[in-house]
Amino acid sequence: MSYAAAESVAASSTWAATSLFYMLLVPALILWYAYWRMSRRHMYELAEKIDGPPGLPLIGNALEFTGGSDDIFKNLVNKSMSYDKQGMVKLWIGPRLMVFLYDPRDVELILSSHVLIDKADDYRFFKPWLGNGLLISTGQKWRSHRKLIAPTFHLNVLKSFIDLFNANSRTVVEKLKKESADFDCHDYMSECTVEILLETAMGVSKSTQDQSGFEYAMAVMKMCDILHLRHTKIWLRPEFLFNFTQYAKVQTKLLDTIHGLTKKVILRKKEEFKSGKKTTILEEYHDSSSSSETTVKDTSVEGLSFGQAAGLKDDLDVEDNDVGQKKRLAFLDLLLESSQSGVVISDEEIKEQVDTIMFEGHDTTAAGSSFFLSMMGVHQDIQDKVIEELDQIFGDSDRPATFQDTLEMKYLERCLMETLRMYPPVPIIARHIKQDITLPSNGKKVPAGATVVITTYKLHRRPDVYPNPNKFDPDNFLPERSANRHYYAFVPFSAGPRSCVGRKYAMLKLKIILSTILRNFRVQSDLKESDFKLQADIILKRAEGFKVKLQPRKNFAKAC
Ligand code: HEM
Repeated sequence: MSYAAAESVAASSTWAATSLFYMLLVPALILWYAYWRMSRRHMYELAEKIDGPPGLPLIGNALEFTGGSDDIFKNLVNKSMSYDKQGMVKLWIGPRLMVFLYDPRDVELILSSHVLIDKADDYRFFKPWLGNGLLISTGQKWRSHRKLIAPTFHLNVLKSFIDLFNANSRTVVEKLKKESADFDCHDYMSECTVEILLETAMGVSKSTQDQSGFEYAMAVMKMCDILHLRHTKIWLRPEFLFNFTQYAKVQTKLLDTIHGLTKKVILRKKEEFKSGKKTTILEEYHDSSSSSETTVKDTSVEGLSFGQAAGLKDDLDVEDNDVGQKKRLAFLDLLLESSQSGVVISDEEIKEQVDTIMFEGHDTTAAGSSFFLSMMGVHQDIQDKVIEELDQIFGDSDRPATFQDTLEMKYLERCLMETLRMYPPVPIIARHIKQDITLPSNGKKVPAGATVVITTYKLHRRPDVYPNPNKFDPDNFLPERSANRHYYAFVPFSAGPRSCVGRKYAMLKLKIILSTILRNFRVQSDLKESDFKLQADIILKRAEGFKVKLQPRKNFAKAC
């Protein structure tokens, strides 16, 4: 056979093999798809009974997530309105079924469960950052770490942080004095909350003079932008596609900054431990107790217990007597001490938990405080009342706030609750459901394999629970109004076994920062609430920035 003939035989046999491959591949794919659809038949049957906007073949409702994050937010809120009567709506994102719930009875079923504790697939994007920290982990690992960490945010520990809350609030007031025109208060709140976390939960004193606290806060903000894109843009979800994008490179750089700070914090703390310099909160608490009012035992304020309905209890509500001596350590002190025994928590796990607390503890409170200041700017009459209350508590003294003072800030607390109702910093909570669940509100079944999304933003604006729900009305949290409300109709900190571990820490810290600011400044705003562009980020924010103006209050020349 000639060379040309041999070549032609080889070419035709390659062609035949390729054709055979495709001839087999196509039916194989069809068979696989048919099998895959069959295996999900139960899910499709149950999903069929849940209402939702029509979607397109294969991609479902993915197009609802196009545009900027404020457009997406507005679009989803508007579209969901047609389903408000049912208190639930379904969306398909490609093959993924998402069921959004906002009836308090259904929210209770999910949040109070000790079984439905698995986080949704979307949280995996946090993994390179937070590893398997408390926010993401599940099962036995989550249970044992939660048990270890929750007592470090007990009220007794928190009271010992009050001096640091005050000192950092005064620092931010000093910094704010340079702002004479419109500015974005979120940057200040962000930096301040990072500094406070470092000094309190991490127990590292003024470590951020080198600007790493500010850089950290900015890196977190940019990381959240990337994570948000991955949640909403279907093509950025698979790792192999994401890794080809520019975002992956930016993420690596941001994580260097973020992990750089957490590693530095742990290293410093370890060095202190080695040199024998370890101060337990228990000692500090007793040292300072003579000058502060430690007799206050009742932790509920005006029918509410630090950010949730008074009738709800979680592992942060244990009595003082139940917290043993060892457990009265600050967060990082306790983790490092536990790791000395080598049994409870490894070095890698400590890093994951530090990253988790630094993220959860800072961006949420920065958003909450920025929304509060925005509300004060918009509602001058309400701000008048807050200032009046503060003047009654402090007179013209510039003394720091005490724990007792925070209990007396009843109107300020109502304003804070109302802010968290209308602008919950964590607007959704997503869980992966491994078993069918029947919803108490309407008897419908959500199939196993679905993602259930507690839509706090919509839950908090239900007209049957909050009359005139889009009006900022702090009196919504008067005891008589809260008394008959469903416990799960107000869950800015989630609730149940996976509630926010920093709930009491956040409320105490926010009261001190915000009261200190309002003792020094009056807040103004050129925008009305209807001008706000809300952004459906991981954390709820104003897309245009938290623009406010400050006017120094005449009576207070010195920062409180
Ligand atoms: C206004 C401030 C805050 C709000 C609105 C808030 C809200 C929430 C919400 C809604 C969750 C549940 C998230 C989910 O299941 O997806 C959560 C969890 C969590 N939060 Fe907060 N949070 C705040 C402040 C803090 C602070 C100050 C800390 C720590 C110092 C903290 C630490 C955590 C942790 C570790 C979790 C995970 C708990 C678990 O799964 O066991 N948070 N938070």
